Amino acid sequence: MPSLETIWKELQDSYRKEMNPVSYNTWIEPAKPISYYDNQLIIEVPTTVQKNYWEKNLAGKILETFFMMSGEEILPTFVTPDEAERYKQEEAEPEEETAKVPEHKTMLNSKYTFDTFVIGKGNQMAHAAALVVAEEPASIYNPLFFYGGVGLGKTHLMQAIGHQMLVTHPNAKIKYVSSENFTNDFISSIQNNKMEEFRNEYRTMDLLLVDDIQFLVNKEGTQEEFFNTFEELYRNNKQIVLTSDRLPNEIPTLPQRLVSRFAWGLSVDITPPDLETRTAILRKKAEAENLEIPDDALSYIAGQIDSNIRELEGALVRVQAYAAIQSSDITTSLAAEALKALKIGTNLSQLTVEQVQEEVADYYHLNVSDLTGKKRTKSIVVPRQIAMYLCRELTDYSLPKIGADFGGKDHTTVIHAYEKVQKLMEEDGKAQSEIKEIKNHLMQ
Ligand SMILES: Nc1ncnc2c1ncn2[C@@H]1O[C@H](COP(=O)(O)OP(=O)(O)OP(=O)(O)O)[C@@H](O)[C@H]1O
Repeated sequence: MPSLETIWKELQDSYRKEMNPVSYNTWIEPAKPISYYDNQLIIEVPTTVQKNYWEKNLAGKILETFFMMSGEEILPTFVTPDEAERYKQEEAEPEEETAKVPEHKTMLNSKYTFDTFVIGKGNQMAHAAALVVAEEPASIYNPLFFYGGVGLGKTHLMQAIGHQMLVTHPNAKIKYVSSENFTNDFISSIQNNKMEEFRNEYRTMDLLLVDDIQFLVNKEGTQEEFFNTFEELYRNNKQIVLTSDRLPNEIPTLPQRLVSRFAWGLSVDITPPDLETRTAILRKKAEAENLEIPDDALSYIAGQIDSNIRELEGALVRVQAYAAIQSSDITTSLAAEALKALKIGTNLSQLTVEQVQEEVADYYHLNVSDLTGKKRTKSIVVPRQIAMYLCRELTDYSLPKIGADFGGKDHTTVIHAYEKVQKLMEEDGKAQSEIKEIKNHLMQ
């Protein structure tokens, strides 16, 4: 694998090409990778504003660049200088076996606690269930399953259970993992002959939090391993919490026996917050960052984005950055000004994978099921790759989500398709103009 320095330089170079010098110097230049361990890359940035910006806008590219240059999938974590101290100290300390899992090993994000979670109509039931589980793990709702749309607080709430449990049971073994990382851990344990360590780790948890279970693919028997992990934990009266964007029986890639296991517990949905809750969420974020924002400006921002809270936070970061650049206070009119540019993009970010698939299928006289299916004939493969390419270009969905919506394909397939189409466009003028035409249709 190339050195971290080489990969980071490549990443900087590619951002430098894409951004104007002011943006580059504001956001990219100050970021420094400070440690890389266990596929977790820690990147130090000077302030919370930069941290939020990287998390929201730039993390995906790090993932891709790393993957392309090293074949490794990483988890980038952005930290401010204060938070970085902790990682540096932990690195400096000699490794020793202790009963208590150090907090970052649990992979819990320190921000995702019950204290920072705002309760509203769309999440109150989920919140109540989470509290019960945190107080009395493995007694009533096991597994606890949260489902709902993107960016509505499922991860936050599941991690809040972890934090709370550490308060009441300080020695509890807790692990948060995305289903993708579970898969990666499992595969690398096979490759490195470390199955026993893998099982010792996962099957001895008191609380296992598995995020985005819809992406649990069956690579090298991962689903079998997950099933056995689940059985073992459940049998030993350990708590399991899961999340997904939909109900278990609606996840096409999930085997029936897992679906029926999940039905043993409680499934609760989280629905989009109303305006009042969105405003309260923004207020809480502003307070946490010591930002002075009048109520009318907060409810103006909350009024602009009505479903995804991650986007709502992004809007606040944008307003904050805009005010800093203008050296002015945050007011409603400044917020409107700052979000104007964002609005141009909303049409694009509102495009769905299905819309792109329909447009591409229509253009090449195919059915959407051809694009999401497995047929390998050229007349289908190329349009399928073009559709994946356009989803990556025109929507805000993550690579795993795009892959999943193409009949449960892996995110590496999407990266591969993206690269193929880029090359095709360079080499084939006809293909290039076809793709442009489809793009124009979609953007109208
Ligand atoms: N009720 C809430 N109160 C405060 N912050 C919230 C709330 N709901 C969501 N957030 C914030 O919104 C952001 C997105 O939430 P989170 O990552 O938990 O969503 P998710 O449902 O897991 O999304 P995905 O489907 O993409 O995994 C996080 O920063 C989280 O802290």
